[in-house]
Amino acid sequence: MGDTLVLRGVKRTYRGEGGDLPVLRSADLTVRAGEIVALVAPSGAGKSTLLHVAGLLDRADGGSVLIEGRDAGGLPDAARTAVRRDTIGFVYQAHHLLAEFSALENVVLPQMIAGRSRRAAQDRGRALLSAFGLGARLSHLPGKLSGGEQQRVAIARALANGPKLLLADEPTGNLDVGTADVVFNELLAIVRQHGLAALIATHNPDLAARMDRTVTLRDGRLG
Ligand SMILES: Nc1ncnc2c1ncn2[C@@H]1O[C@H](COP(=O)(O)OP(=O)(O)OP(=O)(O)O)[C@@H](O)[C@H]1O
Repeated sequence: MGDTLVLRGVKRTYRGEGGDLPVLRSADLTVRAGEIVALVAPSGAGKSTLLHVAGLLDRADGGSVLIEGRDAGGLPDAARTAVRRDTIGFVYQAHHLLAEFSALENVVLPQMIAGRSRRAAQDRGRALLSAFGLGARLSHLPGKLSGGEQQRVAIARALANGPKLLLADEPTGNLDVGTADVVFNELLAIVRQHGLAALIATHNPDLAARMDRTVTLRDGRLG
């Protein structure tokens, strides 16, 4: 199996009036297909920055980001968007669901944007949501769902377009401990079932220990 995500010497500096803040100095990482990697770092060390650069949401100032062997980091914006849409799923700490759309529609819409027919998108959306035990909640608006259910919908949405790489930023950080535990196990199970590569940021050592290995971000480098 190949390398799904490779970061080589990635640099990212925020430039401001108070001076420059070099957050990523030279970040190197390989996540292979089927591998789940925990990303651990002190608060403010740059986990979100790293995930945004790896997920092609932000541009590095130096180094390269390879997705499935292709140097995607340096592509023009439209091509980066296409790689992101077709290859990468993102889960945030907050669910960021569209409040006026049902659980099912939240999972259907990204698929239709990617060109899938409504019927095919609905079939896949139903299957994904059912896999998370939400088969009876398809037409609920996000506001009518519990926090754990909302985050399950957000995970289903991240998987909607069949990504090869899942990036998650404290995906259960907003949930109470018991719910976080259950939702996190469901997330790991579905990632493993689909053989995805995953990079998941967490502050929680118990959650990190359930993944295949841990990388630590310190002083702008991964170790
Ligand atoms: N757009 C920005 N402009 C300037 N500075 C930023 C910007 N985004 C983040 N930073 C700074 O860069 C550093 C890293 O931020 P980042 O959000 O990546 O950290 P983090 O490890 O995800 O933190 P946390 O665990 O607290 O969420 C912080 O000092 C932050 O204040």
